[in-house]
Amino acid sequence: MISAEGLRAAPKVLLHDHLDGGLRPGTVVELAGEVGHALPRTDADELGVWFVESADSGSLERYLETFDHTVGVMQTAEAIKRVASECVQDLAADGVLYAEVRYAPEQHLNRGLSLEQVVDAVRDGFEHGMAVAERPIVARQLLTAMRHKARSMEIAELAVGYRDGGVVGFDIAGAEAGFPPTRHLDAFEYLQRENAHFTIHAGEAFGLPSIWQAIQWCGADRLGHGVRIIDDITYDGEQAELGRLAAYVRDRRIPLEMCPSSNLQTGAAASIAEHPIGLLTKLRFRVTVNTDNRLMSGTSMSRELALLADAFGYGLDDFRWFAINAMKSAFIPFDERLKLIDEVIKPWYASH
Ligand SMILES: O=c1[nH]cnc2c1ncn2[C@H]1C[C@H](O)[C@@H](CO)O1
Ligand SMILES: [Zn+2]
Repeated sequence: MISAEGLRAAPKVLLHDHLDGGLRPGTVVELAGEVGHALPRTDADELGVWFVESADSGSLERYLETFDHTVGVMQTAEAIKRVASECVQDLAADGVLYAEVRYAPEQHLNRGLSLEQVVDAVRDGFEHGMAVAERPIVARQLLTAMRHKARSMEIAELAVGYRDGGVVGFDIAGAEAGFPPTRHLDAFEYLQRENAHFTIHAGEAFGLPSIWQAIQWCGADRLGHGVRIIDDITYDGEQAELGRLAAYVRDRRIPLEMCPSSNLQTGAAASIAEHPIGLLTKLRFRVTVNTDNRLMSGTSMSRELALLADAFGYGLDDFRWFAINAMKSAFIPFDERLKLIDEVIKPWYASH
């Protein structure tokens, strides 16, 4: 069994991490004090526990309510920059060499920032974080639009406008039931015409129709979660039979951004051992492992891998496969992906 230290040292690639879901509890306390935001707990350790316990609700809707206290303190350029820099430093310290971090710019306008100022603040924070991090890391932004709101086209345009300024893609997030991806079809069609990349949160709180829409109507490059693809697979312990949608996802190598701990909290899976990632990995779907919200799940990339190692007996060969899967699925240009695979990931795993 690989040690916690060994897991931290292993190069990891993270495609699905929310900026507003990964703050340090101490930073939430300090920023809340500065702006007079009322928190449920004022001690950093207690607040950290509060986030995990409150997010442990079994419902995506209630899980999402905890973000009021992170988004609430990320309303100035300085605060956003600090959070973004700390995010990159924390990921680097955990051995993440490449990260795509997402957030919804439209949620950070309460104190007068423009959408552009929000993206600039995150960019400044990422640049600072990359410069001071204890290990080399490349961090890029994904811009999220909230699926229950109506700003997706504007956010898609923002993502295209910043494609040479640190933004590598687009996403939609928020409550899934009642807000299908096709509600934002114009934004996705626009992105396709612009040769831009996007992922869609789908198949987390809602099942196959959401995944089918995300891929076949909207043209998603990747699936955020996608766990419910398991509903299109029958498995008797030996033989697996894939329905047409599951077969399509596997044949086309559509990356699944799986977030095991987050899924336990929202009720999308009952335990890590029963999480569909086990079967999907065995069936060689393009599985990637992600954190989703490090604060709400009290987790990190190394911890997610440790949980999988415990449940499924995974070791370095599997972690290498996850890292390469994720790096191949990243939204940066092919030559940059290849460089990180050939110069960082493969050499490290070959020598360990
Ligand atoms: O797992 C998730 N599913 C759907 N929406 C989510 C998830 N995690 C975070 N969000 C929402 C809450 C955040 O405020 C927003 C942008 O990061 O995305
Ligand atoms: Zn998410």
